[in-house]
Amino acid sequence: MLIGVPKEIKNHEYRVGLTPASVRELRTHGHQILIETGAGEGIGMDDAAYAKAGAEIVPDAASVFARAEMIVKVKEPQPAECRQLRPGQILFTYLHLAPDPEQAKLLMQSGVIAIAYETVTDERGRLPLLAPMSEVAGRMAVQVGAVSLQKANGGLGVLLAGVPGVPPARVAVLGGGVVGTNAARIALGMGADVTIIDKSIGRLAQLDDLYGPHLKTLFATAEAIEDAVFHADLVIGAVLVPGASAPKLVTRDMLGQMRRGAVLVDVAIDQGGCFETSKPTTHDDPTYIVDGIVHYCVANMPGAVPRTSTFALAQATLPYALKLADHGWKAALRSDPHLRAGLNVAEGRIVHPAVATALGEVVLTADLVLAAA
Ligand SMILES: NC(=O)C1=CN([C@@H]2O[C@H](COP(=O)(O)OP(=O)(O)OC[C@H]3O[C@@H](n4cnc5c(N)ncnc54)[C@H](O)[C@@H]3O)[C@@H](O)[C@H]2O)C=CC1
Ligand SMILES: CC(=O)C(=O)O
Ligand SMILES: [Mg+2]
Repeated sequence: MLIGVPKEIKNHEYRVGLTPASVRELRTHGHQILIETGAGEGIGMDDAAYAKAGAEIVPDAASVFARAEMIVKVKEPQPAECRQLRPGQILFTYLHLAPDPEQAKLLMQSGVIAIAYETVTDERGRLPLLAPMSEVAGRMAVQVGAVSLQKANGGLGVLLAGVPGVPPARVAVLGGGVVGTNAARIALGMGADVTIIDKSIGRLAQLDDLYGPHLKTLFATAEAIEDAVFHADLVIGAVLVPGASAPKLVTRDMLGQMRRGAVLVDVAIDQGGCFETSKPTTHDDPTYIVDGIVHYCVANMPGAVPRTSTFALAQATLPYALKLADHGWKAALRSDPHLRAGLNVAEGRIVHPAVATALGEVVLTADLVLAAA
């Protein structure tokens, strides 16, 4: 198969869809790879490294989109990219369609077969292609939260760790999945007073086993959330219902009962955000203040640490990219229900049930798509 990788164009997005090592593996399987010139610059991989691995370097994104049978990316296609997609072409990348009807419309119009990293599942119900970036974003959430808490950045002016005689900051983490667990781990490591909240008792029990008495766990009732948020210096939003818009757990009214200068880091912003007052921001201008509360809502947090993130993402996506390239999308999705769960758009329709519900579209099931294909 002819596989193409354009350079990412989202604000401060330096990750790239394939590493030279992935290119080499795909070449070993007999596939051809097109890389847009400079696509790997942000991770310190120049054109020569890709060429050495067996890729053909092409001068622009248009050449990639025009020629490739499968496009492998990192972030959701921007409008200019969507317009270059064509019927039957495979798009393998993050999409986060639930809060993004404009992108959904363009993908449906294009006729592309869009497989979203974030809804591919595994046999234990986890999200193996979201997990590596959730690990990064969860760990980063604490460091960006710590910086946002500094007075000059609009924050309360507290140090997460405190010092002898002065208590540490209180951190509330909403959602105890991959982002939440990684955030809690780093916040605990920095000496903060950490509470994690989830609606799954089983997940809270695992977290209790992992971190023992250092971590406070709370079952997610409205009362527990209010209590934790009102007393927190830093709140990290990390809930997810796969494919769906994030539930709004912190309303604008609740901000009035928080401490002025407290910080909200909404990692769930790529699914619309779990704070009512969240709106997507960029690495250029990551924070804004509502009712005295600092909001950090960057939708591509791992893009800031592209060397770590690209290698972590590429090692997770490679087996699936190989499967799609080796067998074609129809056979690959027929034989693997977990990869099939990644199918979001096909035949001009939304295929994932939770995504369709969020967008108010009528779902066309993956089984129907494959039966007709
Ligand atoms: N902004 C960014 O750059 C990035 C954002 N993300 C996003 O972070 C979010 C979290 O991802 P993961 O941790 O991987 O998901 P996950 O599926 O591992 O964890 C989500 C957790 O939320 C819990 N949950 C769901 N609804 C809840 C509710 N109403 N109350 C309490 N808990 C609830 C679930 O039980 C689960 O434990 C996703 O939206 C993901 O796309 C991930 C990576 C980067
Ligand atoms: C998951 C996601 O949105 C990201 O890594 O940018
Ligand atoms: Mg987005």
